[in-house]
Parts: sequence; C-alpha cells; structure tokens
Amino acid sequence: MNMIEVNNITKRFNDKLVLDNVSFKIEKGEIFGLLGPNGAGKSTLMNTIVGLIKMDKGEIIVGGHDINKESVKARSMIGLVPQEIALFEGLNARDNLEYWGGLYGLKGKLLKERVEEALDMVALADQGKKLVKAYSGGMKRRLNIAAAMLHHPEIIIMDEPTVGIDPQSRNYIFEMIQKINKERNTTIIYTSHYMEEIELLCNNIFIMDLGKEIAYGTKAELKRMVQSDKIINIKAKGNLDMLMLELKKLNSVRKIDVEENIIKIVCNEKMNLNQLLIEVSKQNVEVKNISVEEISLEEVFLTLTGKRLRDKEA
Ligand SMILES: Nc1ncnc2c1ncn2[C@@H]1O[C@H](COP(=O)(O)OP(=O)(O)OP(=O)(O)O)[C@@H](O)[C@H]1O
Repeated sequence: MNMIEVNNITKRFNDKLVLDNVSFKIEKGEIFGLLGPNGAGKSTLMNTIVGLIKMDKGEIIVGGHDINKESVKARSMIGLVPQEIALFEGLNARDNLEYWGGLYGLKGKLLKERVEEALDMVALADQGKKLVKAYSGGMKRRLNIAAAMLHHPEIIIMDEPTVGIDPQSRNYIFEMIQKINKERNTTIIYTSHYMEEIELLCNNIFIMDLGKEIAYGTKAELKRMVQSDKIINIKAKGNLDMLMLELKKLNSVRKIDVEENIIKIVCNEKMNLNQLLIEVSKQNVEVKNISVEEISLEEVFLTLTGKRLRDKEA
C-alpha cells in the first residue's frame, strides 16, 4: 500500500523554480531517504507534503487523502520533526511534551503514558525533569523527535535531524528510527545531506538537486546505475598534473581527481588496466600503490551530478 504519493510537484518562490516536477511513492513501513545538498529543495518538499507550503502544480496523497482537499485527515497521519528546534527552553522536557501532546488532542492518563513512552523512545526518560535550556543540542533534537511521535503517527518526517549534533545523540536517533519502524511499522521519511546516514538507514532513496530528481530507486538500483564503474586509486609521486591530462584522454575515464598524492579515477567497464599502466609508465611519475575500490552512494551522486554533496557546516 502506498502511504505517500507525490505526483509531479512544482513550486516556485517568486521566479525561482524550487521544485521541478518531482514524483515518487512511499510504501507503508518504508524508511525513505531524501538526499540532496543544501538548497536542493528538501525542506520545501517536506513542508509541501505536510501542507505547510502550497504547491503550484501537482498532487500529494497521504494515506489515501489529498493534502489539499482533506488536509486535516492527511496531516493527522504525520509527525513532522522540523529542522528548527521547536521547544520551550524554560520548561522541562516532560512539560514540553505535555504541551505538544495537548495540541494533538491527548489528555489525562493517555497523555502521561505517551509522554513517558516518547521520553523512553529517545532515551531521555531520566532527564525528563531537566529544563530544556540545560539540554545539549543533541538532547534537544531528540526531544523534538519525541514531540513528533506522541500521537503515534503512521508517518514520521525528519528534516535533517542529525545536523550539528554529537555522535552519541546521532546513534540514539538511528536506533530510535529503526526501532519505531520495526515495532510500529511507522513509515519514515529521512532527509539528509549525509550520504552514509541514508546508506545505513534507508531502503529507497530519492536523490535531488536544484529542485529536480537526480536518481530514484533502491540502494542497489542506484548503485547499479553506475555499476559498471569502478574507482582506481593511484598513489604516485612526480608530475601528476601531466599524468592526469593524459589519462583524461582515455575514453573509459569518466572522472578524475587528485588529492595529495592520490589520483582517483572513476572509469567505466571499458577501462583496461594494462592500457592505464602503459600511460602511467610513459609519464615521469613514481607509482607507490594502485588500488580498486567499490562504488559508494557518494560516488553515485558525484557521477550523476558532477558535484560533491556540500556539508552544512562546511
Ligand atoms: N520561503 C522562501 N522564499 C524564497 N526562497 C526560498 C524559500 N524557502 C526556500 N527557498 C529557496 O528554495 C531553495 C530550496 O530550499 P530548501 O530549504 O527547500 O532546500 P534544502 O534542500 O532543504 O536545503 P538545506 O539542506 O540547506 O535545508 C533554496 O534556494 C532556498 O533559498
């Protein structure tokens, strides 16, 4: 069953096209990864799915409900964890969650139970009485996630939940996502510009940049798109610029970079190692080491877009 259908969404801010005919489907119980560099349009897309931003064209169906026509029903199925922390610093964690639970219509014993359950889920049960202003950034983010799950939504959307947090909180968040997905079959949309997080958590992946689909499919399918590619690393000393110029002339070379003393060559299946070695031996370089690597999602992105995923903190 499709939990979310995004059909041909287009959105402009003034004259700027921010979402360009985006479409995908997410099945119930999937952990769906939305990956793209800063400014790709991820937050705009998430906010459109929850109905906070109106699309110019297209259609979004959440659990069978059109977000424009049956917005209350559609929105009630979603717990959104926004990028910005939405907590009262002067209240403790429990009081914050009680406030949010109240907004979802929870009260009395059920509200108390859900608050304890959510605190437990994000491993903050023993910190519930602490004022939020005394929390670390990672703890705040975990509490923010707890707030989004109080009403047991069928879908949780997390907009870059691990930006700028400590590794321990990041691990708690990963464990929590996997647990809630396994135990409650919650559908998760996880947006990130960290390739390794998407690779670890998600079954299906949508890669976007500049508002457009770059690639969409399972991890295996995405890797298969550039499957015949391999990466050859040559560690060498000497005139590497000259060597790179010569190697670029080979038809089988798709991309070539140099970092310190290592030349990294992304090449297709036509690459003949002998030919490569002949080219290398013609140049005035001393080869220290040659190795062949398996392709990663980072390389898939790089090969498809010609760009490295920019890091938020960079
Ligand atoms: N309210 C707005 N008005 C005008 N332009 C906007 C608005 N919101 C977003 N944009 C622009 O739309 C583009 C996509 O932004 P968006 O925040 O959706 O990207 P993102 O992939 O979530 O990036 P990040 O990882 O930095 O959060 C950017 O160029 C941004 O400047």
